[in-house]
Amino acid sequence: MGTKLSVNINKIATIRNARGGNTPNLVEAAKQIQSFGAEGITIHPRPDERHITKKDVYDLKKVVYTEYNIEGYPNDRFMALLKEVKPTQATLVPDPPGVLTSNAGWDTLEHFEFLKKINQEIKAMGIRTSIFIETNEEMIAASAEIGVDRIEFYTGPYAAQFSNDKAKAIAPFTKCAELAEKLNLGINAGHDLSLENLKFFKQNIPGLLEVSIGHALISDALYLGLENTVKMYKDLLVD
Ligand SMILES: CC(=O)[C@@H](O)[C@H](O)COP(=O)(O)O
Ligand SMILES: NCC(=O)COP(=O)(O)O
Repeated sequence: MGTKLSVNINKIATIRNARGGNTPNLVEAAKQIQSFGAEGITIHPRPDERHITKKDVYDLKKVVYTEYNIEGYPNDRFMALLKEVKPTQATLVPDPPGVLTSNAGWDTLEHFEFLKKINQEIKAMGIRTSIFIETNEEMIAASAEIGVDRIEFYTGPYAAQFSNDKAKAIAPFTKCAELAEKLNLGINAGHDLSLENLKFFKQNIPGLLEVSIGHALISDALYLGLENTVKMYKDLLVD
């Protein structure tokens, strides 16, 4: 089974916003990234609009013909966006206000009732749901009871440990992936995945359906070119 590459384009919007104009053009970039073979586009419209703006969410809807994945904390603004835009997938992320980046997964036990209600609302919109979580068996079991379609493993800890001890870095993910599959949860993964650590992750998580990659991929594209970079990441995902 192939793993889909969803390119997170937050960083392209970050560069654009630095000058307040429309360079680089986010919509054109999304079109190109898809034409180079990416099977999805991911965005994370943060409340402070530091990168993806509300307008971007609608503009991208018109051109994303692959899987459109919108990540975010499910507040009223996020839910209203989902209702109008109807992406392929909504990924629920527990970011507190002002966080630099997403650096933790949900505590699905503590927020169980809230997540269950939100999940029902999003599924009623006809949108696939995914939840950003840590590699923790209790959190996975609770995610299954919440009723999400997929989990997204927060891979920051894997990436941080990869260069020191990759076997140790991957072990909890492999174990948790087995449990997720038993519970019929689809498996996505993301955060700090890169050309260096992606292949090993893929090789050790057989049921991996999708990775969303932004920071490293867009940085690599500065040196290697966007087309080449998308293809290099895709090559690491073949079975
Ligand atoms: C939810 C998640 O996995 C993050 O990786 C996130 O989308 C990155 O956000 P920033 O681009 O704002 O760091
Ligand atoms: N869900 C993870 C994501 O979209 C991208 O994370 P990163 O590659 O920017 O760290």
